[in-house]
Amino acid sequence: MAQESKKRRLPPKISAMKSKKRQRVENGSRDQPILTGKPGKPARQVVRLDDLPWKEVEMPDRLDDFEGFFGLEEIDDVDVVRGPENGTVSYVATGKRAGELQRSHEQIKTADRPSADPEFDGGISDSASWSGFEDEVEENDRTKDFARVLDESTKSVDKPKGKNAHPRKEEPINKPLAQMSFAGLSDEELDDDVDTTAWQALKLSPETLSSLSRLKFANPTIIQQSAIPEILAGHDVVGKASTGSGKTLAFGIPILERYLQTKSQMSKPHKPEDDQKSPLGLILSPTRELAHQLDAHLTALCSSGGFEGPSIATLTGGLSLQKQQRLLKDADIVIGTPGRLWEVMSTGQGLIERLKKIQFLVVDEADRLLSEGHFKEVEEILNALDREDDRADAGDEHAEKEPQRQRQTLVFSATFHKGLQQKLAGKSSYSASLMDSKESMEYLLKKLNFREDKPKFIDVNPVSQMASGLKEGLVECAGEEKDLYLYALLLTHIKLRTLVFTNSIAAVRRLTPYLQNLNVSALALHSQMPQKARLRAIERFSGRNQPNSATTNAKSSGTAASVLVATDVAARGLDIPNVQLIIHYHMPRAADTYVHRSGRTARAGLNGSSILICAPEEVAGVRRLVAKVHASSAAANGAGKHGYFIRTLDIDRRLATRLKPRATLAKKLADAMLAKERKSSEDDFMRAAAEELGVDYDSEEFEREAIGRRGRGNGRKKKEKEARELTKAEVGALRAELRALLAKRVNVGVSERYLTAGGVDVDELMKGGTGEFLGSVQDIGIED
Ligand SMILES: Nc1ncnc2c1ncn2[C@@H]1O[C@H](COP(=O)(O)OP(=O)(O)OP(=O)(O)O)[C@@H](O)[C@H]1O
Repeated sequence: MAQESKKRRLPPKISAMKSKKRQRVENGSRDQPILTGKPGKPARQVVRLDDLPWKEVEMPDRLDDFEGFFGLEEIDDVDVVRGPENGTVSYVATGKRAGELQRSHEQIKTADRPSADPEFDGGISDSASWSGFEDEVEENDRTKDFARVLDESTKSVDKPKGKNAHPRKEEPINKPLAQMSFAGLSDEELDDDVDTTAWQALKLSPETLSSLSRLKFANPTIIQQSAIPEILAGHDVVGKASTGSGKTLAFGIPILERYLQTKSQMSKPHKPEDDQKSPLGLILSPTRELAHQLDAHLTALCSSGGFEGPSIATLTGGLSLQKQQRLLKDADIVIGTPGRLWEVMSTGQGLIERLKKIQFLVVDEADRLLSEGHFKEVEEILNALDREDDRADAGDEHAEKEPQRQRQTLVFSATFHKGLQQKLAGKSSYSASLMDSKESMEYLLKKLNFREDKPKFIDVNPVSQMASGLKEGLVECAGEEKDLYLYALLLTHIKLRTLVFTNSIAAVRRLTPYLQNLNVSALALHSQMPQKARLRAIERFSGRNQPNSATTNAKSSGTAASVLVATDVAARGLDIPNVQLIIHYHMPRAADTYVHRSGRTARAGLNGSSILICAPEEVAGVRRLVAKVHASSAAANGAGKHGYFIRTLDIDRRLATRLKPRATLAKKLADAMLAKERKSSEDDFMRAAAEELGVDYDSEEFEREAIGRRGRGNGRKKKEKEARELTKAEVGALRAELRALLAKRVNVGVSERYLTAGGVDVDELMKGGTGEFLGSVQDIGIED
């Protein structure tokens, strides 16, 4: 075998993964015997694999996913020798290699080891072979990794509100973030003011300082520290900072400052009848929820300092247009989603003219706002704001020329892709061809019409978009078992406030009743819900305005829902207090979606976890996506060309197997309910259509025909029909069966550490005492 190259698998960051066992093996074989070769044959020496100068083997750039496989290394002049009795192996250097090793060995010996080497007995005493051993390292590491993720995410559980914050030591600036956030506003904690000396350098007014003090924001965050002075100095600003880092106040405080300044300069107080007043600022938001949250955050800032703050009007779809128009009359700050804002602007009432005089245009979550869906309306709005007076355009000499535009443009997000970033920073020019294509983002950026040629570009964390308190991992399971693993994950994290992201409204509609059937207090959020229900869902999930009964089905829990199942409508900007876990039930479609979804936890200096549930065929793509998100920070941390590697977390498969019967029943019941609902709305629609046509509608006949027609989706239709046709008695029986299962203790058979980390009281569980045992939150979702 001599002269042949040996190859070994290189697990990621192998040095960091060494278990005690491996170190023992290595230490035990530190001083390896030297075999004198037979006369005329080269010397041979038993060696430790890690002592050898392995050479890395070139790998193709793209390799399909092999868990933990990052590369190959090879070595020459080493023999593998199998022991004669127990089959253990040892590695023996031969030829040139043995000579080299002998020389270095002798050097070491003379330097620090006076004792003689033991005689070689033909085998290594420890039976751990390389390959078997490596598996063990991998397993141990995975389990540890999962436990660590769980530990981190549960650290803040069960602590009194406001004190569950664990800012990391290395970031003192985040300490106050953790102590107080807008989350605390609903509390009665506003009575103790805090020292705001740390804000002094920003030269804010006493009113703003008093407000910050009452909000207990003792220190500005880094983005606030950097952006506020630039905005106060009148610059256009493009601000990038990770999720949950306080970007709202980075633009909110300067707007408040300008408002206070203008107010104090006004010789006469504003008269209510002066309804032609122009708003000071316009803030564009991509989602309705974020718009309402911006309103809440700014209102809190402007109303906590004991002064009369600006009035804020929020224009979003789904709520009364008339009411919003009324509020507009007196508004100092207008917040809006593009659709509703444009609807109001374009219906006259002089809003366009008033908005032309704004001093601040804020584009929050700019990349989203300027790219997806909203394109047309945002363009209309920007066009309208910059349009010269029509009569002036028509050459009317008497028409009043527009005063020179004074507004500052402020653009914020946690994610800007590189090209956009450079363009926003004024470092690269807008290409003419792209400018011609009206669909391009560049076109819209130009439309933002910055006041300055080069807006101030502030990137407070150029190497990472992710919050630093975030831990990430993935759980791999068969595609059809995602529901089961979702339940298992939620159950083992029962005390964590968890946001589950899906890619479709249909999945939200299906998963919510499924989880409720399993006694998990789950709420839904998607864009087809009525707006009031959307806002209510967020409030209830946030623990605000807790109703007497928690969810429609959760009759007796009386606690806030711990799980929100949502589409990406919840991915951007939402600042829900103490969300500790994000679960990606469906893979995010783009890297920035992953950043924003995951950014709903680990906000304001806290810790949190983000877990992707992946089918095996999704793993490779997900790894690439996550590695892309971490690319620059991985490079900065010297992770080398392999970059960031998201670890697979091992969830105990025995637990999943034991939960399967109840999960299957819960799914069946949820499917039956949805199928019946769908049927009744389809029936209503068909009946109305048949009535209009003056024909009879027989749903049974219609269905037989549909199933009779061959084609895709027939299996699904058949299943749906079966689900729909479950009788009331059958549903009742299934419910009873499920209830019986939920009342039973699950024979966990998993490690105590695992469950403890997941927040389940294992002692109670084992004793069968008074505490809750797995899955037995009374009555939720189960009806007789
Ligand atoms: N100076 C401060 N001190 C303490 N807490 C703060 C401070 N500024 C903001 N916060 C808190 O930090 C939390 C996150 O702020 P914000 O919602 O503005 O983050 P963001 O950067 O806009 O996040 P995203 O990118 O997800 O939209 C809020 O709950 C807010 O209460």
